[in-house]
Amino acid sequence: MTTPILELSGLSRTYQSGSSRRTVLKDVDYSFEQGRMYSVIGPSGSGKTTLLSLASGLDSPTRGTVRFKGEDVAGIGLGRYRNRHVATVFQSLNLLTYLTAVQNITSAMEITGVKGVNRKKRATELLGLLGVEESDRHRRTPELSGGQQQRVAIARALACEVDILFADEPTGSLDQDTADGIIEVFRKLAHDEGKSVILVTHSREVADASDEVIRLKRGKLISG
Ligand SMILES: Nc1ncnc2c1ncn2[C@@H]1O[C@H](COP(=O)(O)OP(=O)(O)OP(=O)(O)O)[C@@H](O)[C@H]1O
Repeated sequence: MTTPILELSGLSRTYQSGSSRRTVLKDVDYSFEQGRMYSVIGPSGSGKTTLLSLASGLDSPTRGTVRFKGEDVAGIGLGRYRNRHVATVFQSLNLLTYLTAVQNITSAMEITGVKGVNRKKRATELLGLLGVEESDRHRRTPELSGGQQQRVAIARALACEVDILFADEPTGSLDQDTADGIIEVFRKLAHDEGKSVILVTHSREVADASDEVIRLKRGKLISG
């Protein structure tokens, strides 16, 4: 059997606020394979974003482990894991406001260590693929609409040539045509390029387009 690209074992996260403790993710076990697209679904507050934050190395579990290609990400180092192996599109898009759309992408490629490509050309191609107009590509990101910023964040994630792409509600602020196009890009990324694509979504369409659906309820995995 091949080693999963990502393996969650007994993953739990408890938040402490004053004297009260709340466990919002409870003992989650799951293995993600290469070349597949996954949707994490469940009611609001069920722990989807928490799961994504732990799996992408933005946060550390209270208990349990996240293994990337068999290695505990705590051992790899969360910063190194995030920079080298995964790309994330979260609701706070974390675009650099003093850079243009193209520069946001080229600087991320530089940090991730993407080599052997013309970064500016690649950034421009991806923005085109995601429907960001030529005239908008050289504007600083605060001057772009929410939907345009989301596309820039997705283009940046695609440019980084990592093994796993995580996205939290990636089609949330997009019109239907753009959303459909982005789902197709994600599916190709998984099926044609062998990446693992892991999405949190409330969208039925996104879930239906996925290879696997992971369902959470009150912090527990109830199917998957
Ligand atoms: N930093 C934090 N401190 C305390 N509680 C938190 C923190 N982050 C999340 N929570 C709580 O953890 C629970 C799960 O939150 P999470 O954001 O993972 O849910 P979700 O399923 O992604 O919800 P939604 O669909 O509304 O985005 C919620 O009750 C939330 O209030």
